[in-house]
Amino acid sequence: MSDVMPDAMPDAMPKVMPKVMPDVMPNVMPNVMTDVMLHCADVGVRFGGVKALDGVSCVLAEGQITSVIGPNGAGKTTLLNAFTGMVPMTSGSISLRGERVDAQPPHVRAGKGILRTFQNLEVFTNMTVLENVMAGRHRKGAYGVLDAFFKTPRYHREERECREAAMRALEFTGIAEMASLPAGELAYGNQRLLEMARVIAAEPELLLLDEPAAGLNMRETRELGTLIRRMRDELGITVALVEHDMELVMDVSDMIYVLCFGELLASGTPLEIQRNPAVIAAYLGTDDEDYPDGDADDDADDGADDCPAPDDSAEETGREA
Ligand SMILES: Nc1ncnc2c1ncn2[C@@H]1O[C@H](COP(=O)(O)OP(=O)(O)OP(=O)(O)O)[C@@H](O)[C@H]1O
Repeated sequence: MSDVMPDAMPDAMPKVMPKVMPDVMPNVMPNVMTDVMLHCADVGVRFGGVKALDGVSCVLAEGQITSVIGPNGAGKTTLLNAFTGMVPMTSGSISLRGERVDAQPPHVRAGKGILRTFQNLEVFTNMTVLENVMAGRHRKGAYGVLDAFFKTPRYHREERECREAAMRALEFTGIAEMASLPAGELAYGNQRLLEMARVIAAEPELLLLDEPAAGLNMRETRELGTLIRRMRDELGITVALVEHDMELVMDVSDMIYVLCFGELLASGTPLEIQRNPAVIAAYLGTDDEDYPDGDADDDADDGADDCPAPDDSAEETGREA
């Protein structure tokens, strides 16, 4: 155990123990030694009078899938946006592999490997599938405008490498045979896979997935779960997943954080979260007979009003302050 471990450990011990303990640990701590990819400490975000996040701390362990769940408006997307720098924080810090990044703009963090997908599909429908994926890969290219204009050997070499990497990403996601089709002709589920291929081709270190199962049927959602696990296991990508589909979340997650009205309600393994009385009462609901086999999405929607304040100060959080 690291010599920087605090003397007094929290009562509830999480499952992923970072090698170097951040100064603010989640209320549940892991038991497998692993590196910290991203550490967010005491993060606050306000939109006018609304506290979207208030004092949220969490750890994304390297090479693991960490999910963030919670009712509508709980602050999940805002947390991802804080990771990428797309919203200004009113308090707290964010570190990537121990380096503070919260003062850095989104493109700098993207250059360090923090990439994301969005709730809404962002596919260029008038481009081919391959061109879409190559567009995602181009952030890694180093040739300049003059190289492109004069079609220099460097330009040709990098374009070939870009094309090869894009094809590998399409093969990984299982849609390589659609490479030459206009992206707009793909069925919705395949457009989701295209989006995944594009972000895979960009070689993320930390991939933030914002409701990737939205609009997918049950079979497609299961296949997506398999793909996300393969991204972790075969590509070594650290994943942060925001998702309402509880079957998917419980299936793929190593660690889960539960947000409620902008505050951290609980954290733990899927089993711990399923057994957590506060989570059951506030979010998952006790009357879903199918759970955890069924989709608890409806509960997620319905649970918002039931979400208890994690502490006395939470009354304003996620609502008008
Ligand atoms: N750009 C914005 N301007 C004003 N308020 C915002 C903005 N973005 C989010 N909010 C508010 O912040 C709170 C958290 O929103 P957020 O989208 O992060 O929740 P969420 O948990 O991702 O919800 P959902 O599951 O519905 O996507 C909500 O009260 C929301 O209305």
